[in-house]
Amino acid sequence: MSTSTEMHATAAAAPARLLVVDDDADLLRLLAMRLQATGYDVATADSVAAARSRLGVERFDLVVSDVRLPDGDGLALFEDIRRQHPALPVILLTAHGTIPDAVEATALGVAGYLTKPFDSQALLQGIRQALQRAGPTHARSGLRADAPGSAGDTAWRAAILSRSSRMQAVLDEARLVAAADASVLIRGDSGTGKELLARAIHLASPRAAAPFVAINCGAIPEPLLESELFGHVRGAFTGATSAHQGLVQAAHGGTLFLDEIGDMPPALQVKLLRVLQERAVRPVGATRAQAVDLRIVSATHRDLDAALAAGQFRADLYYRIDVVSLQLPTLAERREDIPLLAGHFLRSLAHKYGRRLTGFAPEALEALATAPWPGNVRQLHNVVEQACALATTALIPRALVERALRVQPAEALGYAEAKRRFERNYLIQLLKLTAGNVSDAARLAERNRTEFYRLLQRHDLTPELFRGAGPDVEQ
Ligand SMILES: Nc1ncnc2c1ncn2[C@@H]1O[C@H](COP(=O)(O)OP(=O)(O)OP(=O)(O)O)[C@@H](O)[C@H]1O
Repeated sequence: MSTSTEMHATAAAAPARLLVVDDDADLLRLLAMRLQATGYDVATADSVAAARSRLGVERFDLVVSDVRLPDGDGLALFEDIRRQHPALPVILLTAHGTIPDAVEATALGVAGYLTKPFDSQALLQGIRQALQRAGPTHARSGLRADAPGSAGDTAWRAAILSRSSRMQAVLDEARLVAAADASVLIRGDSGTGKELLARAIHLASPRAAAPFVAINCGAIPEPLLESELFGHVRGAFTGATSAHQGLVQAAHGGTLFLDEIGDMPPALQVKLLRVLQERAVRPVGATRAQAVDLRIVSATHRDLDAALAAGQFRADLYYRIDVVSLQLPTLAERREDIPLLAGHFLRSLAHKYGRRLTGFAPEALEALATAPWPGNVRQLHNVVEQACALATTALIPRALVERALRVQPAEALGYAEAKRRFERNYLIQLLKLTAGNVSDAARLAERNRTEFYRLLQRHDLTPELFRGAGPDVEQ
């Protein structure tokens, strides 16, 4: 039996407070006694309703709940907890067969689950581990994990400015999942800070000293994506004059960030799944696979559930990458962050451009605070940048902010059109670089000449046009 001294990291100030929920009165009493004997401070509830009312007014460090309760489902209670206390760990007790396997439970974000009848040592160990993972966030002293003076540090999330409680909840969750090695899927609209959060998770993880490698799956043309991701060996295809290390291998030991995973072509989804299952990667043209050890963080602004239902995204890959999912709120859902972010962008842009800008006029700030922000934080940055560029006074007036707000955020293109534009632009850059020499351009693109000609044809590009001075081709 565990002693109170080894109980958990947060015990120095006061014992951790647990809520135990079960409708079996005898089991509940027994559990409470055992946990109290171990040194925990225990409260009990015999129904979902009783648990909800206690959670509404009291602060707990961990919840242990039966899945089957007389007035509802322990999973529904868990969903409530996830919404209202996202960083509060929950351990579920299930009758045999209620949850088919551990994957489903952990996919939901449950800290642990035990199948009844369970061994009390297993429960104590599960509680200890979940509290350790939660860190001091739930210490009864009330210190947040990253409050000044607490044991937690904020360096990992220093780039993410926010005073919103919704963002704080996401950051609390991010910190917890960072410690585990589970795959994380970050959902959120464009410009909400998904990449920033992915980097923060990497920095808060035990992999922080190893590389963080980011790839935008939607921005690389399909023919290039495979060799970008997995690399190729010399001679893998015509033009592959040297071996090329893939981004998966470059992330070895660290974190691979797959941005816009929803845009990954189906053929590559299968290959990525294989890498995740086998923890090994086979470069294009190679006969043998190389072992890789990495953590996957993915992001999407698309509704992956809809893509799944439409058969555009593989379910097996989806379950692998979405072990824990984090949802970033839009900027409109956290307006309290607008003045903070606008001030920060203003200071850094003023510094960058060597301008003396002291702030926003109150009406300008009001215009910022009430704008709709479809492009989220990225749009806010652009608006502040434009206002800074045009400012003639130290205090930015409302008119300048309104003018910048009238400029539409970047056109929202469909994937196919965005890809077409990228590909065409990429080919033009290559042809400019090589002054229209197709062999050289194909080599740079790591394609053979025939393939490269086919790409040029698809985009109506004639290499001759680039020989000599290099034209201004309309992009
Ligand atoms: N909370 C924040 N504090 C400071 N800067 C932020 C914050 N959130 C986002 N940004 C800045 O806004 C810009 C967009 O952020 P980021 O690229 O992480 O968003 P994203 O959700 O990954 O966008 P996309 O979906 O378009 O890839 C970046 O310049 C980032 O530094």
